[in-house]
Amino acid sequence: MFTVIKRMEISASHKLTLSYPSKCENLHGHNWVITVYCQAEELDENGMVVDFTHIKKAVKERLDHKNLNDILPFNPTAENIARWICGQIRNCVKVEVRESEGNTVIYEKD
Ligand SMILES: Nc1nc2c(c(=O)[nH]1)N=C([C@H](O)[C@H](O)COP(=O)(O)OP(=O)(O)OP(=O)(O)O)CN2
Ligand SMILES: [Zn+2]
Repeated sequence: MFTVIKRMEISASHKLTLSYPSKCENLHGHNWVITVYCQAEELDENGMVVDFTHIKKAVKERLDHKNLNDILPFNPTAENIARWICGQIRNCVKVEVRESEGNTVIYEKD
């Protein structure tokens, strides 16, 4: 089994729509750290599980320096972002989304 791990740092803003009062309903920013894990038993014709550059294009180039509410069609919690990223990338099995030093979410595909 091969595992590819790609770590990216992204600056982006968001605001959350919640069912209770929260400061997170106001637009604010994070320096997100996103780590993508991809696995495969066999390599593709290029000798890869997935190209690091393709992961960067699918994640960093779409999200960096953006307001996530403008580009994602869901409430941009760390959980929803992690699950969405996993769905964008071939062979992705796990995504970690770190909003801040103390706040991290892990999504793992079933
Ligand atoms: N389960 C989740 N809880 C929260 C999320 C989330 O995505 N998933 N997001 C937020 C907000 O984005 C907020 O920015 C972070 O909240 P909070 O920890 O209260 O604020 P700080 O980052 O400033 O952390 P401090 O511990 O106060 O320094 C909220 N919850
Ligand atoms: Zn936030």
